[in-house]
Amino acid sequence: MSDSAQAEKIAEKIIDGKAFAAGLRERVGAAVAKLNAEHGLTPGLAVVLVGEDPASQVYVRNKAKQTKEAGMASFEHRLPDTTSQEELLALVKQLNEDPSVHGILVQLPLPKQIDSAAVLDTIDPAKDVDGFHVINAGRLATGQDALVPCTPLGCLMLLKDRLGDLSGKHAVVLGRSNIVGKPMAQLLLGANCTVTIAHSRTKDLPAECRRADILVAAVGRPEMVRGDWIAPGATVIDVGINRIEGADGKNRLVGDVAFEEAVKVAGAITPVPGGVGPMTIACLLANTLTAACRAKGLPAPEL
Ligand SMILES: Nc1nc2c(c(=O)[nH]1)N[C@@H](CN(C=O)c1ccc(C(=O)N[C@@H](CCC(=O)O)C(=O)O)cc1)CN2
Repeated sequence: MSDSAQAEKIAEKIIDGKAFAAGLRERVGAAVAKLNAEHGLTPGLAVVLVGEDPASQVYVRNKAKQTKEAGMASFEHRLPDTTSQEELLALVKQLNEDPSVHGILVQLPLPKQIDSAAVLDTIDPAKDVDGFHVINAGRLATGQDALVPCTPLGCLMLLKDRLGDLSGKHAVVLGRSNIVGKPMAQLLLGANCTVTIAHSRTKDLPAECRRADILVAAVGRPEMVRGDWIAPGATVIDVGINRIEGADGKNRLVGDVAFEEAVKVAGAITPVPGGVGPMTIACLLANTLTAACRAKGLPAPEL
């Protein structure tokens, strides 16, 4: 096969999350404009950042920018890394009561003096656009209307866009975090997949992964999933965002999957960057729109 034919074959396999996210943000923006024109409602998102973690600062800045671009109101709250749990809880309670705020997001990770679970569970579940509140986790697990965590929701959208109906597919989710692994497994189950959750104590991880039609890697270990862990033709969703030092001494971003090996075997694969990452903020905007509609007793638009 010629080099250009080979390159074309690889390009066809890549799931372009950046492009899909841009389209989703446009659809959210159009729905926001309609909501405003027909009901005089402007969805509002409050984002709380505690401390100065450089990556978190970038994510929060991008969230505010994209929120405004979609025609929503953005409220940013930046607190020092010495903030106490009580101070943070007081702010969350104030935002819970604020009628112009339809969505509240506390950027993670939080400084070590703060109990993250207690903070997340203080957010009004109706404004919990991260979908991390125990009530939303329970609703998702029991198949009720929930606000769904943004990263897994974005993964599901990419999978449905590429594969269509997911019924009967064997999905392996690598990682069991409350933020990605567990909700991802629930969403895939809701889409009628047969789901395995694999983790650090799973026996023979490579063999478990090779059984997957759909493999979602969310372990936070750079390039852990090798090419020979993947069944030929499988769809691979890489949730990892890891900064490592390259051979040239410069930092580069890699996923949890060894992309160059995996792309040769997989039927379709998300790259890092430009795969799952951009979907996280696009889905946050979609969740904020949903929360605002529900607050007014309106149906959330299909996006
Ligand atoms: N409260 C929350 N905290 C965190 C979440 C979350 O969903 N809710 N997720 C991550 C960070 N995150 C959003 O907050 C996020 C991560 C990555 C991206 C993204 O677009 N990544 C790009 C690469 C960006 C880069 O160069 O660093 C990509 O993958 O293409 C967006 C949002 C942890 N905290």
